[in-house]
Amino acid sequence: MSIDTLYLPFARSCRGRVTLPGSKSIANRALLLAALAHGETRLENMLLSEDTQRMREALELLGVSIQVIEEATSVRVQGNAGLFQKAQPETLFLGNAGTAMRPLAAILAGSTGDFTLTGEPRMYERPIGPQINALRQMGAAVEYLGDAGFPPLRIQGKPLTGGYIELDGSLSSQYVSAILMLLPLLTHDSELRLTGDIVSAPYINLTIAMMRSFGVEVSTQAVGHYSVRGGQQYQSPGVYWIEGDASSASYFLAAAAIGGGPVTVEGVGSASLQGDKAFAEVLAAMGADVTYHERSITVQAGMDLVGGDFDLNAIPDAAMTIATTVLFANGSTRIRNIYNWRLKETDRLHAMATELRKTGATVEEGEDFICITPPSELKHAQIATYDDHRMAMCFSLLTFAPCGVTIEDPECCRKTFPHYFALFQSLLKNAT
Ligand SMILES: O=C(O)C1=C[C@@H](OP(=O)(O)O)[C@@H](O)[C@H](O)C1
Ligand SMILES: C=C(OP(=O)(O)O)C(=O)O
Repeated sequence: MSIDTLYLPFARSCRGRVTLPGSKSIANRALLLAALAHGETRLENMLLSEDTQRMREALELLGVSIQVIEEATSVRVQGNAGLFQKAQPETLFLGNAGTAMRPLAAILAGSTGDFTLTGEPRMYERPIGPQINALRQMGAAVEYLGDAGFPPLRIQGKPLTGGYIELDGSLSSQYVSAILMLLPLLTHDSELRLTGDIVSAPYINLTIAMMRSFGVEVSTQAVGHYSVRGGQQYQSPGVYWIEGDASSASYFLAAAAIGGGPVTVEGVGSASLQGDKAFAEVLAAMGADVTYHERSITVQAGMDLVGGDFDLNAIPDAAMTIATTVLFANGSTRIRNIYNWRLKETDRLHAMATELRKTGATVEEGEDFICITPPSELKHAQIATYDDHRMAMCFSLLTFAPCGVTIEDPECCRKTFPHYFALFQSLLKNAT
């Protein structure tokens, strides 16, 4: 079997401006909320990638009209004015898109119809049990078609009333976002209490902020305790602008910190709803020169980068970029509180440790942390990417190593950023 690879030769420096593609997290929430809303919504700066394609196709099968307009940068969604009703059984293929599987599992449990939710093999290894337990507390009929606690799922959707629900929020915030998006559409008021240590918390705030933009209120009573009034309706905001993707921004900002910059990413800034905008603060703590504008961020090299001890639970996706950035920093770095890296596109803690070692780095892989000490000279490495877009994108920073880097299966970045490598390379100045 031949493996497609991309060789990135040594790059001396990088500089420029990047207009970011739309945020995957916001795009998939916006598609779903627009589909549930009253009225037509025009979503601007739409991300066209594998994960949003999975959500779009699923919504279309559910009867929603989604029209791509203006050279594919905007879509027009005709709202369904509430939960879905399907007379025929439907099978929805959701690939490996957590932002499609988790929210749709909740919304369809309260819709009317017989739904089967399938995906790629890796999706069947990503737990969803805590969310299904929460739905079952409301009387939802969800059956595991494979291993208990994992997709594929058969959902016999029916009207649910809501009420008091407990949900274990220690593995994924996506379960919380999914349940929150369902609750206002139920007949009764609900109270949602999270148990366990809450992970990836900014994504929950993102969900609540977006629900508000679509006319629905969630009250946060205390950390992990929400009240939601039943009988609410999502309303189209008319036009909704999808911010640039803050996780995608991390590769360009890190490249600036390592390769000199300045690099400006446009589409995400201090006003962003996305937790991953805090990635640049970590770069600043490492010595980079960071300027936040309302809708853009600029980074250039400041002092020599230094490693540190970082709890990056709040920014699990951008945190992977720190793991490769620190190969260019002085001293060791510990990234803590990242157990759920193991539950994503691949076991990212193990994959990251394995591939970092190929560069000559000394790496300790803990159950929920990784400790990285760069070598005195980085070696050329051929990086396996495990069908994980972020493995491919964050190892592209090794282009600043003396012998460059080879990335296997670079096209796996189509999950969230199909044109990543062309854009990344356009900022680089090579040695020759
Ligand atoms: O809600 C979201 O849009 C996301 C939440 C995070 O997942 P977890 O909550 O599982 O950490 C993140 O890793 C994922 O890429 C997108
Ligand atoms: C974890 C990720 O994706 P998903 O939405 O499938 O969880 C990711 O994009 O890094």
